[in-house]
Amino acid sequence: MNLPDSDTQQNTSNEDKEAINREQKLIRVAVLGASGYSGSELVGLLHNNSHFKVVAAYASAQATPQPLHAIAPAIAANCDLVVHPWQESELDRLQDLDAVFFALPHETSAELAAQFIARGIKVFDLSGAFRFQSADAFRNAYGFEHPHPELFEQAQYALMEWTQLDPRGMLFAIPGCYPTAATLALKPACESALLVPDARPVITAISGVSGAGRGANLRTSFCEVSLQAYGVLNHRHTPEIAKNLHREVVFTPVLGPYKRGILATCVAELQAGVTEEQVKDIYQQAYQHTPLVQVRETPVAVDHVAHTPMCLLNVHVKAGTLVVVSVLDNLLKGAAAQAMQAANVVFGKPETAGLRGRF
Ligand SMILES: NC(=O)C1=CN([C@@H]2O[C@H](COP(=O)(O)OP(=O)(O)OC[C@H]3O[C@@H](n4cnc5c(N)ncnc54)[C@H](OP(=O)(O)O)[C@@H]3O)[C@@H](O)[C@H]2O)C=CC1
Ligand SMILES: CC(=O)N[C@@H](CCC(=O)OP(=O)(O)O)C(=O)O
Repeated sequence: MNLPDSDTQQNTSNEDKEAINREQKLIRVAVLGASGYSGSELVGLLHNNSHFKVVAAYASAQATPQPLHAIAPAIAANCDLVVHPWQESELDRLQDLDAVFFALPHETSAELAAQFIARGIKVFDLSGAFRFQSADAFRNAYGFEHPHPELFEQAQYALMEWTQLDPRGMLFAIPGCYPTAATLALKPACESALLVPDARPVITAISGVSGAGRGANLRTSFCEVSLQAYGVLNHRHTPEIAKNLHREVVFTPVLGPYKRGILATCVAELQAGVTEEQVKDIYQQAYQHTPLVQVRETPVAVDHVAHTPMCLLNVHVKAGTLVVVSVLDNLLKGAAAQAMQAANVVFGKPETAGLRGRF
């Protein structure tokens, strides 16, 4: 809507004034990477969140301008917002933003964050650029030198069920999709000392192909995908999961022949004498007040969470072994919905604003 200037404001009706007030209170955001899988989901969530207003959305510099409903009709059938090619000169146009979301390649997020922060704009980054606190750990996981390691100190890791975010912060690192599934599954056991001290949890996680992003390549083309482990013993999410759980893990990702969702099977050795009842009590307590994470008594499946912001857990104990099966949508709780959850909390809005109706 167009805001009337101050001269004409005296003549506006109470209704108009209320509308102007509402508009002025909206949190003004931009999304970079809006033509990608997680970015388009995020614009869809923001568009349906009455506290936020997406003032600009961008694809890469090579893109041609297109409305979001043409890029992602299933998500944004009613969204006329035009996605423009990103140029650095846009930064000058975006002065009055409250926040920016990056759904970008790690390298691009790593480069761009400092420029927004310097302008007083909060950054919510869905990439892996700010999930580690040391340049060595980052290089080992991502294979390149971070251009702005000085920002690590201020980056807050936004695994929402386990982190108290400081809303005064400027940089929020949204966890990876596999690390979210695995950490939510194992954190209650690790935090409560249920596991043997040297337990090394084994996580095998199957992901749909959207986890690899929208760019076409041979590995993810329809006829090439069957069911295949990859990155065995060296996937970049292994150190992120280990950091979250404060212990080494064995993590094996598997690419599956479906579009979206992760099913992670997480196995760990329990301390002698720990009972099934104790374990289940601890999981119920850990997630009794978490609207987007629920512990279920019945089997959980990817179809139960696809297109929702939920993570569902199913806990089993037998003969000293813990098995937790965890499912989530890699593009939602594994990316866009978790970013929405974090932004809601940082701006003092209800945690699930914009996410309701999708679970
Ligand atoms: N897919 C997933 O399940 C998850 C992804 N992530 C992370 O989120 C980020 C985005 O992932 P995803 O949505 O899958 O990626 P996509 O490949 O689907 O989309 C990438 C987006 O970034 C844009 N882009 C690429 N290069 C540049 C550049 N140099 N400058 C500006 N824009 C650029 C693309 O524009 P264009 O369309 O013009 O190329 C596109 O909009 C990645 O860091 C990924 O690791 C995190 C958790 C889960
Ligand atoms: C199926 C598939 O290829 N998945 C991606 C994970 C995507 C993701 O979550 O990326 P970040 O968390 O690092 O941002 C991969 O294994 O590289």
